[in-house]
Amino acid sequence: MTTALREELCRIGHSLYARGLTFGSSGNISVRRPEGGWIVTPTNVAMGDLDPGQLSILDENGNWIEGPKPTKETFLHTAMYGARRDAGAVVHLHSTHSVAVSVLEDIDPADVLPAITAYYVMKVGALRLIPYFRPGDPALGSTVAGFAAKHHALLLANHGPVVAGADLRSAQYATEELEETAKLFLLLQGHKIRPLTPAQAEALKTRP
Ligand SMILES: O=C(CO)COP(=O)(O)O
Ligand SMILES: [Zn+2]
Repeated sequence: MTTALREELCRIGHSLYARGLTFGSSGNISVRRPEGGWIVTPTNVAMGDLDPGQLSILDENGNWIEGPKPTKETFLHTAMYGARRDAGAVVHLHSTHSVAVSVLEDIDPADVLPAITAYYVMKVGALRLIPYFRPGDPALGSTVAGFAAKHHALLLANHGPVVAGADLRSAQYATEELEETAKLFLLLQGHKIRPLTPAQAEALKTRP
C-alpha cells in the first residue's frame, strides 16, 4: 500500500512539473499513510525528479523518522491535517496564475476568486488569502491552522496555493482547478463578467 502511495505521489509530482504547474525545486506534496503518519516530498527536490524510494516519512506527530530531510513547509502540511481530520493529502505549488492573483492589491482575502465556473465552486469553493510569510517560517503554520478548518484551499500571499483533499487525486485536481480559474480571472481583467449567481453556486454545494 505504501509502495503504491509512494508511486502515485511521484507520478502526480512528475505530471505537475511536466505541465509547468510548478518550477525549479518549488512545491511539495504529502499523503497520509494508512498505517499512520505521512509520506512527504523531500526539501529542495524538483517535482520532476521525485523518486518513490527517496521520500520522507513523518510519524503521527509530524516528526521526521525516515528518508531524506522533509520539505521546509512540513508544518504547513501538518497544520492543514490538524485542522482537517478528513484530509488525506495536501498539495502546495508555485503555479504562475495563482501566484499572480496572490499579488493583486484589490482582492477579497475571504474569497479571492469569483465563482467563474461550476468546477471551481465544486472543487475549490471559497479561497482564503493568507498574509505573506517567508517560505519555511513556522509562524505560517499557526496562521494557516486558524483558517484551514473552514477552507480546504488557501492562497499564500506572494507565494502560491496550498490545498487539502480526501486523497492525492482530489488535492491535485482542486489545485489544478484553482490554477485554471486564476488564469481565467486574469484573462477576464478589464471585461465585465457574469459569475454564477449565489443560488447557482449554492446548488452545486448541496446537489450531487
Ligand atoms: O515550495 C517550497 C517552499 O515554499 C519548496 O520548499 P521545499 O523544497 O522545502 O519543499
Ligand atoms: Zn512554496
